[in-house]
Amino acid sequence: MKEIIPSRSLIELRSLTKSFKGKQVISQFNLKIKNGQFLAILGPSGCGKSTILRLIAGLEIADQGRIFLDGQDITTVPPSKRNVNIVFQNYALFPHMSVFENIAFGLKIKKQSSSVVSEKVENILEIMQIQKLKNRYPNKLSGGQQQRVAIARAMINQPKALLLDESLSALDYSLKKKMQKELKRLQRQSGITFIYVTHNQEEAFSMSDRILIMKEGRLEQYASPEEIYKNPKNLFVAKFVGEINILDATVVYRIEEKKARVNCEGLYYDISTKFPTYQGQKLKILLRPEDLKIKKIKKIKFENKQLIGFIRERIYKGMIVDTEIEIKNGKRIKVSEISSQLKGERNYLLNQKIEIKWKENSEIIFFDES
Ligand SMILES: Nc1ncnc2c1ncn2[C@@H]1O[C@H](COP(=O)(O)OP(=O)(O)OP(=O)(O)O)[C@@H](O)[C@H]1O
Repeated sequence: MKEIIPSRSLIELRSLTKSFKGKQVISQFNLKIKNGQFLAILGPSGCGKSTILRLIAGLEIADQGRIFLDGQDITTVPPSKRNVNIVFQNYALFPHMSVFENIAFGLKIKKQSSSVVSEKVENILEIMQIQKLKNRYPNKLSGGQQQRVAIARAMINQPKALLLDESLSALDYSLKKKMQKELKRLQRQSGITFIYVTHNQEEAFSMSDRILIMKEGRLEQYASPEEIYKNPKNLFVAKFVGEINILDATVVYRIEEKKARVNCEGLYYDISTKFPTYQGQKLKILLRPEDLKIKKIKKIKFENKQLIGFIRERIYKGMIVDTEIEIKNGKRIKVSEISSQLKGERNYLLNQKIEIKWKENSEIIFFDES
């Protein structure tokens, strides 16, 4: 197994469309996936994530559009000839076969000699750290062990891409965390492109080089985890990844084309935008809880970015302190602060009047589309 440097497109989806019973679930879907990447497909339930995976695997056939693997048009190629493998949520191991036989299955189908089968299976057993389980049957394996066997079985033929459909969702929290790390390691070691479907954003962020956000059969954003978090393309993406406070603002007047004074929840201040603004324009100003701080009120200054509110909840979570503040219009704002950085500022009282401040340029600003 060697390290592959991501470069060319391994998989390309061109204008894919798919309907079930007259309902379009994938619409004009375009995507290029580079070789050797770990890609997560993230989106709410029913948005079409598994359908995309099944289309790539050949388990569903697109109504329109084309699929390319390594430059070859595989749109109508049967699943067994595609050189991609899929691992399902329920692992689907053969119950009457031992771990060794389950993993060896793909090689035996290809009529490989028993010495080659044995060598390759032993190798992958070692990589997956399941050598001791090789003679066990699936009903004598834990969820995590079954998962490893399923992945080993899917990787044995060195597919060009490994497709994982919510493969960790059946595991408990600590095992899931462990397997997330292992999957990442495995992907790096093997150089195989992994496409991982999940509706768990933490999982997507912890493992992937790239994240694809889907909504109702369409691609909303496709970028690095950092880019998606810091520069979400729209309100849907911003709300879907991590917690966020959404403030309403109106442009009071335009200072420059992309600079304006706004009234944001009763607070007047100046913002820079990526788009031209006009007087009276409605905006949404988004702030991540970790970019906010609460302070005792000293002086109310017009030019300061300060919102005034009352502490309604304060929860110590060890490393983080979460505070919920009710502002003038009843809206609740969430602030997450690192406890070790709070020093003398820990002793706020419930219902205490405080101010909320935030870092320069930490706002994400959108048009108000509502
Ligand atoms: N074989 C099928 N026949 C009919 N409808 C289907 C079929 N497969 C998927 N669908 C429908 O297509 C839509 C997309 O399903 P899909 O499984 O791709 O979504 P998903 O994003 O993976 O959802 P989840 O996160 O809940 O697994 C859903 O409305 C689903 O009910």
